[in-house]
Formats: sequence, C-alpha cells, structure tokens
Amino acid sequence: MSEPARDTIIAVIGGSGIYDIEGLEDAQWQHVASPWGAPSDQILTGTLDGVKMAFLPRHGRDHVHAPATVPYRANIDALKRLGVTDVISVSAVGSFREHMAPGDFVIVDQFIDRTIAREKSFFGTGCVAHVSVAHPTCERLSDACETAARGAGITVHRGGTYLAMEGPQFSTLAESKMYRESWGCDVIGMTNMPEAKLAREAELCYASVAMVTDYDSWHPDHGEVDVTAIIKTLTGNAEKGRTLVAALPALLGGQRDPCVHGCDRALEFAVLTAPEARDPALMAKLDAVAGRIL
Ligand SMILES: CSC[C@H]1O[C@H](OP(=O)(O)O)[C@H](O)[C@@H]1O
Ligand SMILES: Nc1ncnc2[nH]cnc12
Repeated sequence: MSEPARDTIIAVIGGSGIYDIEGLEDAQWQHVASPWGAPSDQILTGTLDGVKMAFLPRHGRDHVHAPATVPYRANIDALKRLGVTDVISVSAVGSFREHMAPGDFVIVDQFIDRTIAREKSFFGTGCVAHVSVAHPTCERLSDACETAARGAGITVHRGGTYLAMEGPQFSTLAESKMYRESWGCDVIGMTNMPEAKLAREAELCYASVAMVTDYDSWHPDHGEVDVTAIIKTLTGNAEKGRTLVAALPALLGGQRDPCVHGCDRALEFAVLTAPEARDPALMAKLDAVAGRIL
C-alpha cells in the first residue's frame, strides 16, 4: 500500500550573514528542546503562502557558534521534532572555479568531508546504523531550489562538489590548490558536514544552496580570503537569497508524497543492532530521529 501524502514543513538553515527570514505569517521564535543538547538558537516558525516554514540560524542570531561547535545533532533533531520534512541549507562558500564567481549560487550535490572534530552520527554503541550518503542531497528539493534561483534572476550553477573543511582558519594556498586541481572540488565551506549526513540519518530531504563569496586563496588575481569582504558580498546578495526562499513554498506545495529518491526512508534497513541488545538510553534519545523505524 502506498504511503499517504503529508504536510510539507520546509526548514531553512541560514548560514553566515543570514540570521532571519522575512514575511512569515504567525511568525514566532520558539525554544525547541532536544536530548542532543541546545540547538544553535530558537527556531523561527510560521507560514509562507500557506506552507509551514521553520528557520534556524546555524551560528545563532549573534553568530556565537564556530563551524566546529555548531550543535549539528541538536539542530537536526530539533527540526525533526517540529515535523520538518525538507531542509534547505543556505551557506557562504569560497569558489575553486573561475566561472563560479562571487554572487553566483551553486546547488551543491556532492561533498568531501575533511572535518575531523565533530559528532557525525546520532547512532553509536547501543544502536549501530549505517545509512548511504552516496547521493547526499535530495534531487527533488535541489530542483526546487534551482527553479527558485532562476526565477529570482540569480546566476545559478546546478551541481558541484563542496569541500567541508574543519576551519576556523581558511585554507593554505597548498590546500586550496590541492582541493581544486587534484580533488576536483568546486566550492569550499566549513559547515555542510556533518549537517547533510545527520539530515540523511534523520530521514530529512536536504539541499544545499551555496552562495559564492570569494575565490578562496588559489586564484592568482585575488588576494587572501578576507572575512570582511565575504560579509560584504553576502550582504550585497542577501536579497537574492530572500527571493529564493520566498519562492520555495509555492514550488514545493503544502502536501508532499514520499520522496521519490527515498531520503525519508533512509533508515529502513540501516540499523544492525539486535532489538534486545539496544541501549534504552540511546533509544530514548533517538525517538524523533528514528522513531519511525525503532
Ligand atoms: C563568514 S566566512 C566563514 C564561514 O562562513 C561559512 O558559514 P556558513 O556555511 O554557515 O554560511 C563557512 O562555512 C564558514 O563557517
Ligand atoms: N574561502 C572559504 N573557505 C571556507 N569557508 C568559506 N566560507 C566562505 N568562503 C570560504
């Protein structure tokens, strides 16, 4: 028997320079408690064009969380607890490609995860699970982001590999050249991992909209990466991002069928630990993320 359609709830995780979204009806900042710790901030909820929306500033409204200390698990768990179905990450990135210029948007579809000091899974001792992240972003959701971007007149590149670095320092020249020339990466940032992996474990569709703010350090005609210039580019392009987000409810609709790519069933065959051997304390923490299958 086919699964019934359910309410769409779109979450936007706003990155550096994006601390709010406008135009929500019944907007309110809500505290959402999570067994995985405190999320980055309260979550703004409301409706846009009749579709439920949630907004979470990844670094907090006052930008208090560094890339390595963003509470990624609490954030994804809190969104899941709110009933979110679709997560759109909006991030600042450096570019490794001449044609992906500052101000352009890239709908990322692959990642290389070079982060080293972050909690990357909801699972572990007492409940072991392995999900596939071969295709870490949702094509259906990425399609909507691309359409929204094109409709907003944004120069958008569909597909690209995002190098997730630990930071908080920017890359050395040698690293930048290696990521670009040997590893074939297109953009670089510090936050989409483990966020995308955790979204998959939580059976949420995830798309990554990356706004190019700089050319990292490889480009011979551009100087070192400078955070002031990054924020200036971000601020100058914030309106584009807002227009993109505002178009999403109409494109995604208020009801959704099961994801054709299976993002919302990622845990179906993922848990290996025998039911009788599962740790009750961990099982309790997994109530939102994995409640559907546990
Ligand atoms: C402000 S420059 C570096 C900072 O910006 C990006 O954050 P986000 O992905 O949340 O937009 C990048 O990953 C770094 O964390
Ligand atoms: N060059 C860069 N490296 C890492 N994160 C970034 N965020 C924006 N620009 C970046």
